[in-house]
Order: sequence, then structure tokens, then C-alpha cells
Amino acid sequence: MSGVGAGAALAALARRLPSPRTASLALLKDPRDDAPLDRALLLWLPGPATVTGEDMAELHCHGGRAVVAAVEGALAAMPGLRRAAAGEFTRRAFVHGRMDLNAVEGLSDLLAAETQSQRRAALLMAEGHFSRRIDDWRLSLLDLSAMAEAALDFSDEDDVPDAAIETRIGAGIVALAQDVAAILAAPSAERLRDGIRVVLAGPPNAGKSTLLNALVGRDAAIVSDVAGTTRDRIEVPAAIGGTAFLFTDTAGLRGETDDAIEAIGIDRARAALDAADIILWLGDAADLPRDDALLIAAQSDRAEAGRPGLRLSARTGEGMDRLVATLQERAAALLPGEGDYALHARQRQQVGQLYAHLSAAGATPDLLVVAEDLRLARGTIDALTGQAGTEDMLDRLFSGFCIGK
Ligand SMILES: Nc1nc2c(ncn2[C@@H]2O[C@H](COP(=O)(O)OP(=O)(O)OP(=O)(O)O)[C@@H](O)[C@H]2O)c(=O)[nH]1
Ligand SMILES: [K+]
Ligand SMILES: [Mg+2]
Repeated sequence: MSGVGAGAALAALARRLPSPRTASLALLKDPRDDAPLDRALLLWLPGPATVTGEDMAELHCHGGRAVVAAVEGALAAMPGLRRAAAGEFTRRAFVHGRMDLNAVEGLSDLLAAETQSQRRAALLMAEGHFSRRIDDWRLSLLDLSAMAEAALDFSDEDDVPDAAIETRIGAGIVALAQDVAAILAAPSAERLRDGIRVVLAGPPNAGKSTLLNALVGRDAAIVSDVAGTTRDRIEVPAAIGGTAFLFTDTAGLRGETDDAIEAIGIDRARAALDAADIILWLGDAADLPRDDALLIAAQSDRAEAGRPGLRLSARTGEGMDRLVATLQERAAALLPGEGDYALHARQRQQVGQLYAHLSAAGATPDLLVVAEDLRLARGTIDALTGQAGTEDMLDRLFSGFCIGK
């Protein structure tokens, strides 16, 4: 429970207000008829040093559905209490300045994290590491703005403009822009969440579907000796060694086909190749679709020796370990390392704008323009932390949380 009535509601059920921040046991009774409800653990957490910033109370009841329903029923009968909406606790924390938007997004990612690399990056965001970095940026910007305004005041008085101050402003802008640019290079949170896109491609019957099945450890795609078995794109998410991958099997690429459906499949295969982070090419070295595609000499157990590429047989398992190690190596280069952030599209866009304003400020000798660019840069910081967030964007974000979070 969170809000001004939390303490009274707790006291009504437990017949006492426990001492703050200490767990204690009590028999909960329905205030309407004194009927015992459950023996539960109580926590009384007076605000504002709570997660929502408000008074909070927690009841740790037994888990039976009837127990929860009875306690909820007693609470619902009290005036001023209602069920929390999805994400409402987090939203209150945000409104009361206990978390900024970046920490909220980090928490949302943490709740959805399935792999260790997702968990690590989300925890950094949720714990406010990025928020504190932004706070440092805000302070630097305020300093720079104050210096620019002061220098402008002097020039109003027809004094000689202070060259030393202008140099300090210029150097400060460059240093801040460099720090912002470093963050802008952070990997994408979407890629971390959705998985590194690995596309298997090559001519018909090369063994793409067989390899897909071997990589994901189940029969996700149909395998047969008929050329043109796979027609659609088959996407299979799989976590390997703590990293999320999204494997895509594609229709075998061949120039001419009379089959209209296979032709559509080939178009889709080409589109998948365009969007791939990593391509596994099971065809001729001469037809490599991209310079960085990984050449696989597939079906090594029955093909002639001496073909270029990574020798691999889904049948005997030859080369599988090396392939997995190579995939992990390439994925690591696309994902945040230990202690690195991952940025959502929203964050990247706003950090990008901040960088653009700083670059503009650094590129002009006109102090009036500098002061204006710095003001715009401060505006992007407000958007980044959510202080200038729009209601519908916030609604969308918080509704993605579950009830009780
Ligand atoms: N011996 C051997 N046979 C393989 C291997 N990989 C695939 N095959 C066989 O080769 C044939 C084609 O395999 P698929 O996995 O269907 O090939 P594909 O590239 O997906 O083919 P399309 O979907 O038609 O483009 C099947 O009969 C497989 O059993 C391998 O490593 N060794
Ligand atoms: K086939
Ligand atoms: Mg296939």
C-alpha cells in the first residue's frame, strides 16, 4: 500500500502501527466484524524515504487465493483505498522524483531480463548510474550557461570581452560534447533485448535448416532432401552462453524458380540478409552476400575437402563448437560489455540532440548563439530524464509494468 492512508489501513487490520522498518508478526482481523483473516508479517515504511516517496505498508500474507481475497476484501471496504493500476508504484516513484525516466526504463528491462547480459545492463540503468551521469551533464551545462550569461553582461557594458572566459566556455563545451559522444556510442538496448540477429542463408539444400535446428537444439524448421523445402522466414530466439540470439532460417537462394511462393520466400530471405547482424553463408565463397558474412563449409562429412570456410557438419557435430564461439565473439562486439550501458531508441535520440546542440554551441564564436544553444541543450536533458515527458509517452511506459510494481 502506498499513500497517505497506508498507515491507517495497516493499523486497522493489525490493531497497531508497528515500529517503522522492522518486520513483525500479527493476526490480521477484518475491521468490519473482527473475523481473523491471516497471520502475516507487517512492514510499516513511513515516507518520504520509500520507493514511492509516500507512506508505505506491506503485508506478507500466506499465498492461498482465499487468504489474499479476504485481505483484499477487508482493505477494499476501507474508504480511500483502491487497487493499484499497472506500474502505479513505479509511476509514483517517478512523479516524486525517486527515479528518473532512465531508471524506470532500466527497471522495466530488469523485470523482462532473460539473459545475464540483459540483466547486467538493465541493473546499471535501474540503479541510476546513467541518471547520475546525466545529472553531471546538467550541472556542467548550468556552469557553462552561467559563464556565457556573465560574459554577455560584460560585453553589454562595452567592456573588452574577456577572452579567458570565452576560452574556458569553449573548452568546457568540447569536454562535455566528448563525454556525450562516448555515451552515444553505447550499444542498442533493443538489440540486447531482442537478440543478435543471425541469418542463415545460401543455395537450396545447403543444410541451412539442419544447422538452425542444431544451433537452437530442437526441430524448429523442416529438413528434407527436396530443394526449396524452406519457403518462409523462420525466426527462433535462443540464448547461448548468456547472450540472446534471434536465428533466422531462410529460403534457399536461387536465380530462377517457377514457384511464385518460393520467389516470395527468396525476396524475404534477401530482406532478412539486409537486417542481419551476423550472416552465416552456406554457399560459394564467390557469392558471399556481404564482406563480413561468415563462410560455412557445410556438410563437411560428405563434401570434398579443401573448400574454404569453417568446416561444419550438423550430422557429426564437426565445427559446431567453433561456430558457437565465433558467434559469441561477434555478439560481444555488438553488446554492452561489463559495466557498459545499452541505450533505448528514445535515449539515443535525445542524447543525439544534446550532442547536436553542444556541437552547434562549439562551432560559433557568437556568445549570444552559444547561450541559446546551451539553453536548448538543457531542454534535451529535461526530455532525457522525463522532466519534460509527455503524458501519453508516460502512460505507455508505465502500463507495460505489472500490477503491484
Ligand atoms: N550428411 C549430411 N547431410 C546433411 C547435413 N546437413 C544437411 N544435410 C542434409 O541435406 C539435405 C538438405 O538439408 P536442409 O537442412 O533441408 O537444407 P536447406 O538449406 O534448409 O534447404 P532448403 O530449405 O531447401 O533451401 C537434407 O537431406 C539433410 O538431411 C550434414 O551436415 N551432413
Ligand atoms: K531442403
Ligand atoms: Mg531449409
